[in-house]
Amino acid sequence: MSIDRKPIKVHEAIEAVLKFAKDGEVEYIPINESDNRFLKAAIKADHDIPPFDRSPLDGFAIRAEDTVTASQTNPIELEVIETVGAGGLAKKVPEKGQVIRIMTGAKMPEGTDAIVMFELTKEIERDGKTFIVIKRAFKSGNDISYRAEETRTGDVLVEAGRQVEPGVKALLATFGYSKVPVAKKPIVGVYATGTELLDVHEPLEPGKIRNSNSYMITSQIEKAGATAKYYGKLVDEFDRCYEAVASALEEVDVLITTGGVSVGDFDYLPAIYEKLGANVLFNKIGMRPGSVTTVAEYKGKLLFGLSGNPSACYVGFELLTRPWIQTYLGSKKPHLQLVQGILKADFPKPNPFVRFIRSKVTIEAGKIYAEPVGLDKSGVVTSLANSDALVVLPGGTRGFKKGDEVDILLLNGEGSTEILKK
Ligand SMILES: Nc1nc2c(c(=O)[nH]1)N[C@H]1C(S)=C(S)[C@@H](COP(=O)(O)OP(=O)(O)OC[C@H]3O[C@@H](n4cnc5c(N)ncnc54)[C@H](O)[C@@H]3O)O[C@H]1N2
Ligand code: MOO
Ligand SMILES: [Mg+2]
Repeated sequence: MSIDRKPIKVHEAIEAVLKFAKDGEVEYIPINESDNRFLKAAIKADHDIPPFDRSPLDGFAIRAEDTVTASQTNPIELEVIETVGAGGLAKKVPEKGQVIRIMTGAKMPEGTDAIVMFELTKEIERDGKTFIVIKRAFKSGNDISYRAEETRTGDVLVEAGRQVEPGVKALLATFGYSKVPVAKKPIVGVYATGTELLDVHEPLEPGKIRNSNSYMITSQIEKAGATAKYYGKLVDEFDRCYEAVASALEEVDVLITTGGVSVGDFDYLPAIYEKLGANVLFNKIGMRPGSVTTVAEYKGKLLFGLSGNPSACYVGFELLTRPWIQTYLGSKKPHLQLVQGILKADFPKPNPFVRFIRSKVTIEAGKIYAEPVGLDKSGVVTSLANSDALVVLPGGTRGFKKGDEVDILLLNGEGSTEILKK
């Protein structure tokens, strides 16, 4: 096996991966299970909102023409003939001088054309009847919330590809989506390779470490919207690893392995791809961490050979696997959001490759700042817990100084349509 690998640019790697993008199928799920899922169809209004003219206040539905002569010096009295609450319908039709007591959200009673809130009236009782006193005139239409003033039948309110969040869910309920059309989640298999790996419950032993990648990656998979299928860890033995990879591939949409992808004696992934007859899209990317990230394709399915080094593994997933998953789900914004901000610390290390520095973002006086966290090595695991962004430092530069303006990829929140062009 050749250890000379030709690095490609980050965006070339992302584009190569997305050549194998798939569009997931639709499934219908109960609305209560739809949080964070991706809509497979637009939400279109099948009725007006509001669906009828209604009162936006607690007060009285009146005939505006009855109040024409009302003033401070000439108060008028109107008889209250019925009370209607939200969900109810008035049974009577007011005649001249009559009003209906009405609550917020109730349908405008027939024969009325204005609302007067309680606070602008005084109630009096006379001869066993209730009247309101009004001291000013009201125009027809006063304080009515009209049918369709918010949304008309046929309006597209949310595009396909959007993720269900509380506001979207409110619309799903408004339009009667008891079942929601969402993208089926792709199944992403995970194998962690490495003879040195211990399970989470095992005590440390000399020369060994606990397997953190598979927990981190399954969590990243779920966060990206897919279903993680964790197959366990593999010792570095070629035959065992080959069989495991070949058989897992049958059951998943995508297979991630962590570790064993570099040029070491026990890094078997390159040989596994070869034996499988998989098409290796690339085996080196001009970036740090994650330069060894390898992606291969076998019968239309992608194998992501992520680095064993935790930070490299994390970054490889976010830049390459996440967009594939989000594209499958129909997201129009599958890439990490890129913003510009100010570097909060010197970063003197020059590097031929573009560097993704684990960082913490803050907003101060309306400006975005990014502060690198922890040791900047690809084997580092601790900095990941405190990062919410990756500062992007282009390759071939002399290093960066505190106060420099830099590109920052955000790890949380809405994504972007744009591929990072580095
Ligand atoms: N001669 C060269 N050596 C290396 C190169 C190179 O270009 N030439 N690249 C280095 C870079 S860069 C990286 S990144 C690593 C990648 O190594 P592998 O992907 O082959 O991963 P492993 O060798 O299996 O492990 C690397 C490192 O990560 C630890 N590890 C592995 N799995 C896990 C896990 N599940 N949880 C936590 N930590 C894990 C492992 O113990 C090693 O320390 O190669 C460099 N070498
Ligand atoms: O692939 Mo390695 O993480 O570049 O450091
Ligand atoms: Mg290795």
